[in-house]
Amino acid sequence: MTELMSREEFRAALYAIGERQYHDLHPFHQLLHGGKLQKGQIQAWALNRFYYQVSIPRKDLTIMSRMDDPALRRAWLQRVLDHDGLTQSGELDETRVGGIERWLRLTDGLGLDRAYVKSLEGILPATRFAVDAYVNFVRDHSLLEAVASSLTELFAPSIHRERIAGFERNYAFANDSTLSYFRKRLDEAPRDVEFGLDYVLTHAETADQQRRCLRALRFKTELLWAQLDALHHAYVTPNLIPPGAFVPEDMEPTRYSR
Ligand SMILES: O=C(O)c1cc(C(=O)O)c2c(n1)C(=O)C(=O)c1cc(C(=O)O)[nH]c1-2
Repeated sequence: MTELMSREEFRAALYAIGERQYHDLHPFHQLLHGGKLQKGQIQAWALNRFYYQVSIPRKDLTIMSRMDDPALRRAWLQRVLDHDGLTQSGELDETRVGGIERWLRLTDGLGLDRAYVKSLEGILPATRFAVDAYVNFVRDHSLLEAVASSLTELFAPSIHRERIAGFERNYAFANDSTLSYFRKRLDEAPRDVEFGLDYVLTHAETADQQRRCLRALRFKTELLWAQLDALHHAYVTPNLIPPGAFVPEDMEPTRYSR
């Protein structure tokens, strides 16, 4: 049996998971940020990642459906609004445009057809399974574990900064429109995660609860990692694109035979 950790020890244990296995370490991200990918490979990343984007509000609403406290629900609701936005377009107020629309501006800028992106037809099998696993996890585990699973956002601002700088330096498609998603998240994520971290540090009152929170955070890093493994396998090496998945214009479909 592990001992109950102090608040500070528990916080350090949560951070250690990100240090060891957050997806900023994944080779696919290093290629992406380092300017080493072709446009078609970046299209594949953005198209797959769109499924994560549209699923985050579903995940947060699933979490909210398990909250009894109106004050807690009110605080959590902001996350849904950040992604869904308060208006569909920027005509009224650009600051009210949500993350999903901002992500579509990125896929627009990469030359992808919006209807195709939104159809989710071209995503990799592993993307679908990994993202769905996140929504299912928060449904099937305790509220405390569900909140803990969101704490990868502790590490997200630094990867967003790295991405903004890497895109600006390396790719012609980088501009205010295609980068707006990441710039906005730099303001939103620290607020969310401060709340989530305080919640977890305060409500994990037993050694078992602390252990479950650490497991939840580890699970989340794994589902992020699995998405990049799948992208790397399909679009970098060995470049085996699963049947039915998006085929960039600059690549040949992989031929499978029985
Ligand atoms: O680009 C990234 O690497 C990255 C990672 C993560 C994350 O760690 O889950 C999120 C985001 N971005 C993000 O933009 C975002 O809105 C977000 C919400 C959540 C969550 O778990 O609720 N994670 C993330």
